[in-house]
Amino acid sequence: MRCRSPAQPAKASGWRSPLNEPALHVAGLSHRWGAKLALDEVGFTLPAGRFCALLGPNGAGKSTLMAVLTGLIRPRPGVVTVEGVDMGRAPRKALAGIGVVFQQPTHDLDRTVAANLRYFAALQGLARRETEGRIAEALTRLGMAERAGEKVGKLNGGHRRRMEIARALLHRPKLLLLDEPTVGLDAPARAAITAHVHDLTATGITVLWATHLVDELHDSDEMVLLHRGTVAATGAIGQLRGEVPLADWFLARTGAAA
Ligand SMILES: Nc1ncnc2c1ncn2[C@@H]1O[C@H](COP(=O)(O)OP(=O)(O)OP(=O)(O)O)[C@@H](O)[C@H]1O
Repeated sequence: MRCRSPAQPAKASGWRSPLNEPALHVAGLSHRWGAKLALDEVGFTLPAGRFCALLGPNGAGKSTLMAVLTGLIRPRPGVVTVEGVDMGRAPRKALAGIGVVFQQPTHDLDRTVAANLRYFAALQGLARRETEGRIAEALTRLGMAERAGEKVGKLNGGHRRRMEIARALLHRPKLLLLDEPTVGLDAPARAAITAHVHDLTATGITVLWATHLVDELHDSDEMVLLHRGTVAATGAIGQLRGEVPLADWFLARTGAAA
C-alpha cells in the first residue's frame, strides 16, 4: 500500500522525494462547516511522482479537503505538509510547490490561450524573459502548443480545461491538485485529460485528482477513499479492488454508484 494512513510509520517508507520528504502528508485534519463535520481526523501520505485519486461520493468532503490543501481553509486541527513544508506555519512556501485546478473554470474568454497564461505567469511572479518558454513548455505538456494563439472562447470545453491545467504548471509545481476537473466534459475530452495528467507523473509531478468517476482511474494509481469525512481506504487501486470491478468495490464501501 502506497498512500499510507498516519498509523503506518513514515520512517519505513521508500516513497520519498529527492528531498526525502513525501509529496504531501496530512495528519489529524478535521473541519466543521457549522454543525457539519466535513473532515474527521483525515490522514494520508502521498509518495512523490504518483497519480493519486481522491475518490469519494458526493458530500464525502473532497472539496473541503481541497480547500485546506490550497490554503483557503487553515488546517486546524491538523497538519498538512508539502515536501516537508508545514502549510500552517509556512503557507506561502508550501503553496509555492502546489499547482491547482479548481472545479469551477476561470479564464478570460476574449483573450488568447497564451494571453491567459501570461497573466497567470505575472501573478506567479515569473520573470518576463522566462514567461514565453514556460508557456510553451506547459502547453506542450498538455498537447495544446498549437492552440496558443487561439481565443479561449473559441475552444471546446476539453481544450479550455487543458489550458487551465497547463496554467497550473507554469511555476513548475511538484504537486498538482485537481478538483473534479472533468465535470461537464464529454467522454473523449475526459479520456484525453486523464491521459495527459497521468503522463505528467513521468516527470516527477505528484497528482491528487478528486473524483467520483472510477473510469478515470488505473489499477496502478494510488487512491485515498474519502467517505463521510473520513479516510475509508488508502493504497494502490489494483491491490485494493483485487478481482472486483472498481465501481462495485466503491459501491460496497460507500453505498454510492460511481
Ligand atoms: N461552505 C459550506 N457550508 C456549509 N456546509 C458545507 C460547505 N461546503 C461543504 N459543506 C458540507 O460539507 C460536506 C462535505 O462537502 P464537500 O463539498 O467537501 O464534499 P464533496 O466530496 O466535494 O462533494 P461533491 O462531490 O458533491 O462536490 C457536505 O455535507 C456539504 O454539504
